[in-house]
Amino acid sequence: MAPADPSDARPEPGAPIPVTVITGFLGAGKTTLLNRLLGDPAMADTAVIVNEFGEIGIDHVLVERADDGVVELSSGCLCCTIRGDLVATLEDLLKRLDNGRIQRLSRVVIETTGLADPAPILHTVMRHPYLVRRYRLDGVVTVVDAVNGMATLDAQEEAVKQAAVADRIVLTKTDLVEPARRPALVMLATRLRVLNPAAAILDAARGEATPAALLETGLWSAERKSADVRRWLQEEAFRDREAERRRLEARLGGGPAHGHEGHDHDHGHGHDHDHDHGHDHSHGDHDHHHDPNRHDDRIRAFCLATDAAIPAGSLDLFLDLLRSAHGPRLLRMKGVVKLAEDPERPLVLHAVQHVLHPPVQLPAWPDADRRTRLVFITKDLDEGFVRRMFDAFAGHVAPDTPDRTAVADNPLYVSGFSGRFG
Ligand SMILES: Nc1nc2c(ncn2[C@@H]2O[C@H](COP(=O)(O)OP(=O)(O)OP(=O)(O)O)[C@@H](O)[C@H]2O)c(=O)[nH]1
Repeated sequence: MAPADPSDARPEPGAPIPVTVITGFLGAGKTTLLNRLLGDPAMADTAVIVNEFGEIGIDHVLVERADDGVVELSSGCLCCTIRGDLVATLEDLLKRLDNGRIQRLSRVVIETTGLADPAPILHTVMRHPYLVRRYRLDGVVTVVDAVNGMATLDAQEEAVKQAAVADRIVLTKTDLVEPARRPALVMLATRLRVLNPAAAILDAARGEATPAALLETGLWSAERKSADVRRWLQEEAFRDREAERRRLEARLGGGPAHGHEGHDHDHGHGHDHDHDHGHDHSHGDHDHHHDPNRHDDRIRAFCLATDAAIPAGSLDLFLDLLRSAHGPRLLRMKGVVKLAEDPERPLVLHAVQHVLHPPVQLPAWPDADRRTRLVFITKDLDEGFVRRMFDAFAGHVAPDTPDRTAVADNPLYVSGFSGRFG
């Protein structure tokens, strides 16, 4: 039977609003999929919540949405630091619906960061006493990159969890898999099936990842998930109970109650993804700690920004060196670049491990910020190193750093990226 068109399935007034979570490892293609879905008329009246790391949000620029239906939650990760913000955002949407500031809300789509452990996010939606009356978790869509997917599953526990909780798995970038590598693709699909026998695997390149196939399928059921997933979700329930118990104890004992709905404040520790630069990222009195157990502490997220326009040749060398010499440690890089040759038309860059996707030139700057902004997520790759290399290529050479010739003379340097910029 053909899947129902989601536009036919608008919730009745008062019926719980379906929530779909789109997850998948860094650079797997979540935003690309989301943009494709949002281009479909069936996706009218959809609120989109985008979460990303970094001091400077980039994803709101990259999600193509004409109206103001995109809420960006940055400077933290939904799964460990800003769950309270997710709760507040979902509550705010309801308020706007109830007081008529938005006419209709047919569904909510949440795009997680690539490092998100989906369990706490699902738990936030499924177990919140008020939200659960107005929203229902419709399904989890996990995006898996056909090129990097196998290596990512080997190296990153988050990616395994993301695949295991999925209701639908969308394989992206199958178009980049050469015929000789097809057996590896079959192995990847087999591994995904073992991890999650119940989830259908859809091929984005074949046009299978449609709104009808992915949204409002009513698929979510914790009971149907594998034993591992149920355990993860129960851990979350336990974690919240513990946090609540401690908050209560602190309050009853007269101590300071650090409560903010939905936050785990019992993680007193110093691990950070992106907060390495002496900036204070706490918001008001919410102390946004990160949980060292949730993400690998060899992973760093940081952002480089500059007002200077960068010559295409320098950018080319910088990216080439970074990708060729440090590809496996470059989990993700994305951003917008002001080119010296064409400063009015910024270049959008995406790199995922060793794969540098073809840059796309925008017809104009998407927002008032006209700086080059590059967000990096690295593993075992030091921010200072990348920053020095970037500065050398961008022309801000510090007295004791190698100039761009010296960096390009690096024996690890491999040429081959030139000429991509239009
Ligand atoms: N060839 C090809 N490229 C793709 C496909 N899906 C995504 N990409 C490219 O992969 C890069 C990363 O895609 P995004 O959609 O930004 O990935 P993401 O998962 O949202 O990334 P993060 O939010 O940073 O984790 C972009 O350059 C996309 O154009 C696909 O099916 N085929």
